[in-house]
Amino acid sequence: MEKSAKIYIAGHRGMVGSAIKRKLEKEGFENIVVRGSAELDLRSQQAVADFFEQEKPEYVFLAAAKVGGIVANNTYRADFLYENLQIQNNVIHSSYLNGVKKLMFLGSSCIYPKLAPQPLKEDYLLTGPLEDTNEPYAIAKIAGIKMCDAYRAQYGCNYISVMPTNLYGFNDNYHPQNSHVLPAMIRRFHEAKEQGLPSVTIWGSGTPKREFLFADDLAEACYYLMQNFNEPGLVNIGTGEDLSIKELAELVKQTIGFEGEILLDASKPDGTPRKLMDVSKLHATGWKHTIELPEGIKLAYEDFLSKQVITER
Ligand SMILES: NC(=O)C1=CN([C@@H]2O[C@H](COP(=O)(O)OP(=O)(O)OC[C@H]3O[C@@H](n4cnc5c(N)ncnc54)[C@H](OP(=O)(O)O)[C@@H]3O)[C@@H](O)[C@H]2O)C=CC1
Ligand SMILES: C[C@H]1O[C@H](OP(=O)(O)OP(=O)(O)OC[C@H]2O[C@@H](n3cnc4c(=O)[nH]c(N)nc43)[C@H](O)[C@@H]2O)[C@@H](O)[C@@H](O)C1=O
Repeated sequence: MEKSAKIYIAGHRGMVGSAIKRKLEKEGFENIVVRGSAELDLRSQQAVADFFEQEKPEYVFLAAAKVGGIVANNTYRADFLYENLQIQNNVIHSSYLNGVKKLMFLGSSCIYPKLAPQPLKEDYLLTGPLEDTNEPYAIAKIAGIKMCDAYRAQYGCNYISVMPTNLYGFNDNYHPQNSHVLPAMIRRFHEAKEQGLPSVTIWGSGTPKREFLFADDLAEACYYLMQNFNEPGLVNIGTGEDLSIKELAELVKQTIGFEGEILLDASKPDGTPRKLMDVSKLHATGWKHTIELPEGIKLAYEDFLSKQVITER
């Protein structure tokens, strides 16, 4: 990407999109095009077609999606499937019609079969049944990967797909029900400390294992792969290390300085037991993460504390 290239970041107000924008600005890119969902609803085929026709971006980071944690995915099943298909279909097809040179599609580690061997290699895609709580979202994400590959095969488009592991960082969603586990814990432990509560309740059994990557590390990886990766299929983005949800809760509790007990709410779903990314393909391209989990949680908590209003999406 030349420094003067016109780059569209779809979803620039979100956690990932805003991190990609920060990275591109730091690298000196000046011709970045953005639109919030209030100005450009990516579910609208016509609005997206008009936008691409008018702006003619050269590069696209597709980081707009309907996103949420395990309960949001499981509750708004129709919305997660329909809206994500709409957004990605519209952006990918309009990119093709308007000669976009390269597009990056962001998927998720939930595309892999629920009980796939660990760590998850890229070629485990479509080898078994999906985790039920996020099947609609995963189906949309798998369709996005296949769209990129089909447009490459039929039309020669250089569209690439990256699969980030669970993310956290600046500008995360702190909605009490709809967020992912890390922001949910940051908020809950913080509020319990402020209110002097005796305990904090976390969801599920505490035994599932998850891997976490700081969103600014993800943005570094996306930037790196946008320059260096030009293949069909997918590439995992993660750290290659995981921990149990109970261990995560202990880490967040310690970072925040909460001194009460941790209780479990077994009525909430556990989701997939484990989804550790195999990052050997990513490492072979020459990229590795730099922000370890304890440091990242501190940074995310500082960001949470700095906000006047808690972000809820
Ligand atoms: N967070 C995570 O743990 C993970 C995220 N990912 C992927 O990374 C990408 C970004 O996620 P993340 O940043 O966390 O999500 P956020 O919820 O923080 O941001 C999503 C963004 O998408 C935009 N958006 C949603 N619907 C529309 C719409 N109809 N029209 C236009 N824009 C829309 C929102 O725009 P606006 O703010 O203007 O409303 C928002 O900026 C997604 O593809 C997600 O699947 C992958 C793995 C893990
Ligand atoms: C990124 C990924 O995110 C989603 O999958 P998930 O990994 O299961 O995401 P999660 O962060 O919501 O939960 C992780 C684990 O943590 C436990 N847990 C404890 N306490 C809270 C809690 O308070 N909130 C939440 N959300 N989870 C909690 C929870 O029970 C689960 O065992 C996908 O739907 C899909 O969107 C996707 O791709």
